[in-house]
Amino acid sequence: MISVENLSVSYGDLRALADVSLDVADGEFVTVLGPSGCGKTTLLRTIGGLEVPTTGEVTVDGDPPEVAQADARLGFVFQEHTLLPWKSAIENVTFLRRMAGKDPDPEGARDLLATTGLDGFEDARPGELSGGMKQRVAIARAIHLGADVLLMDEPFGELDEITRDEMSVEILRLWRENRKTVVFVTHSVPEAVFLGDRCVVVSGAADPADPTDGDDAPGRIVAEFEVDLPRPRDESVFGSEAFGAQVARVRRALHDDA
Ligand SMILES: Nc1ncnc2c1ncn2[C@@H]1O[C@H](COP(=O)(O)OP(=O)(O)OP(=O)(O)O)[C@@H](O)[C@H]1O
Repeated sequence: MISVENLSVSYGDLRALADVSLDVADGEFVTVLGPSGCGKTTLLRTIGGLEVPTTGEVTVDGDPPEVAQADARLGFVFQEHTLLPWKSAIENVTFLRRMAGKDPDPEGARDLLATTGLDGFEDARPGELSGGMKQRVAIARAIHLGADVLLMDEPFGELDEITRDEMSVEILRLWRENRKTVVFVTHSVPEAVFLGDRCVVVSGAADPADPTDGDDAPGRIVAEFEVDLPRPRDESVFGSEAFGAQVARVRRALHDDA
């Protein structure tokens, strides 16, 4: 389980996050939604041990995130694919696992590439792959690492809308098959609703109860929604009335707190 308790993070004088508390259960898919600059990446990076809390505490299964990261229990997928350009797709997938000192599992890596639609592209270098294919490699790499927790920061942010929808369906399938805990940051309301069991809304709007808040108010969690859509979810959900209603509900919360 991921536990974030009364977390505040500042960069010098800039308060990026204030008093954020969030629990993510094992196997849960939580989406973090909010406008640009409200602190979503900071929250994800702090859960991943890449930023240090100014106050408050983050634990992953009771351990500090740095410990979980050192044990390869955390997998990251960022907006930029961060693949090694000189290595092939299969080498990129196996590289982190080897670096983490885990048993090599080349068959598992090949299977993962095949299930992410990259059969036949094992030996291609990132420069020979489309944006969506590169993100598929990055996702396969995080799963192959064997991490229990996937921290995803707008992984589909640079993809066209059609590829984005396809990737959303695919990530849900991989999540179902691999039983991961996922924290997924996005700007997109439909994406947050389609993917999440729960959607957490972060806002950087000034809190009237906090006299220290000005234009540069820190990010806070202002709303949380259980997403009431049955699983498994596939492309057919996008056109459903229930999906439209959930998206409208989250949009209202975002605009009320903008
Ligand atoms: N390393 C850093 N040093 C200084 N300020 C930073 C640093 N990283 C982020 N910030 C600032 O902290 C605030 C929150 O940034 P963060 O990237 O977490 O927001 P975000 O919601 O993820 O934004 P976006 O959606 O645009 O990626 C912003 O004001 C940003 O400029």
